[in-house]
Amino acid sequence: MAEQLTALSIMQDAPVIPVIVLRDVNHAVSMAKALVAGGIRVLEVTLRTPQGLPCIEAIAKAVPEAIVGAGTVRNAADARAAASAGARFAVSPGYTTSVGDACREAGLPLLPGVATSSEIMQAQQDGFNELKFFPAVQAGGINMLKAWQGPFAEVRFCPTGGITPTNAPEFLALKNVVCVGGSWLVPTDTLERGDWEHITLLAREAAALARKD
Ligand SMILES: O=C(O)C(=O)C[C@H](O)[C@H](O)COP(=O)(O)O
Repeated sequence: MAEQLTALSIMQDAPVIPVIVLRDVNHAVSMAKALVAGGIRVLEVTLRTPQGLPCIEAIAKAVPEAIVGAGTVRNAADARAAASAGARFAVSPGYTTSVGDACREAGLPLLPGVATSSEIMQAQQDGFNELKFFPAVQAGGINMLKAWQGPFAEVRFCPTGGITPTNAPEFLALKNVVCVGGSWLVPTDTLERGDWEHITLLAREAAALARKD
């Protein structure tokens, strides 16, 4: 039986969730295997490209050791399509009750995106306490997360947007940060070259990033 996932267990799996943009279905399986080989098995494949859904489907079938989810889930239809393609979780850039309801109905743990206190309150009202802070660096970064520790002490974040291997440790050291998200693990030119070893190396470095005790 597939393991029971929650938004928190997805966030706790590795220090970094790779945000992946795929334009060629033929890249999907080798890319997923390369990340898994480097110790990163929770993979967020965005629905930004039309190939996103078929790539999720290919990875779900061929790489069972990966936990593949859908990113850029912006409405209920995206959530349903992601679940049908075999996604195990969903990530949204923002939050609406309709996306929250659709993910719940489809059985998909959701990491909803927020960038303001009002959005946190709306997500919490609908039962979500594990949130993506997007776009993290652009919307206030470390200082914003520290400010939220007061009023929203129970909320745990995955900051995404502008995170790099250099600034990731500073985010991961915050008590309300469980993991970070970032696109640097799967660079477009590396994908196009088919340089899977480079992706494994980037994954290994990301998997080794320290989290707080
Ligand atoms: O497509 C989505 O659903 C998003 O929410 C956007 C991504 O999370 C960020 O674009 C990643 O940011 P970078 O690591 O700075 O490239």
